[in-house]
Amino acid sequence: MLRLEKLEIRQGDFALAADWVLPDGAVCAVMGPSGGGKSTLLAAIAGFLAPDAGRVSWDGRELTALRPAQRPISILFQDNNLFPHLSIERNLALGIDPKGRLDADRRTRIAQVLERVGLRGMEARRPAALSGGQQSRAALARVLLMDRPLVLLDEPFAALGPGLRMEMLDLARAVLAGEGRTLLMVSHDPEDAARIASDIVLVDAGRAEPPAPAAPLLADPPPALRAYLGR
Ligand SMILES: Nc1ncnc2c1ncn2[C@@H]1O[C@H](COP(=O)(O)OP(=O)(O)OP(=O)(O)O)[C@@H](O)[C@H]1O
Repeated sequence: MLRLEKLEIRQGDFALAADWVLPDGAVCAVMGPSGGGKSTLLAAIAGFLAPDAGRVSWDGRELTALRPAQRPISILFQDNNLFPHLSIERNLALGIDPKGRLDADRRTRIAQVLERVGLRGMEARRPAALSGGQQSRAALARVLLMDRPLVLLDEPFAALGPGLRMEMLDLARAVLAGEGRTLLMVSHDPEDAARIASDIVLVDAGRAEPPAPAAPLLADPPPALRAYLGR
């Protein structure tokens, strides 16, 4: 369970506060106006940004002072972070081992994960030899291999076009949430949230609101969300 306790983050004259709990296994969309603080919230949870006050914890263990790599968290960004000079197999090995070392057992695990994301047999390719959608699948495969319980998604599929984006969202939910991981996903598109989110965190006016069930919130949005949705 992710707990944000009286969290306060300031950047210049921008300030964001959050005080809530996200239950295990939730698929939670983070929504709100541009500049509202969605990426800032994720950066504080991931440990890229130190909060000015409050605490971040996971299953009762405080994370606030831990470096990003020490947290039980993996992150999927839009630019995938695949190393262009390394094969897909090496890129994925970095999800298992910081030096990307390979042995027979790791090769087998990588092949199995590639199969699950629809990239069977693509171990030897460089990222440039994959389509944009396939690169997203490879990045998703690396997150699977990292095996961390909380996955943060900062619009990883935004550049893909609507059909492919929906396909990737479905795949991400199936392979990540399907294994009991908790997902926190920045989303600009209510369709994305309606498709896969169980909950929504609304980030607006300096506050990240507690997660609320997605379906009723999207059916009858409060004013801040209504403006954001263009209704
Ligand atoms: N390094 C910084 N110094 C000062 N202010 C910053 C810094 N980084 C971001 N901000 C401000 O913090 C606020 C929140 O930015 P953030 O990127 O989290 O918003 P967002 O909701 O993710 O926006 P978008 O939907 O446009 O991506 C913005 O007003 C931004 O200008």
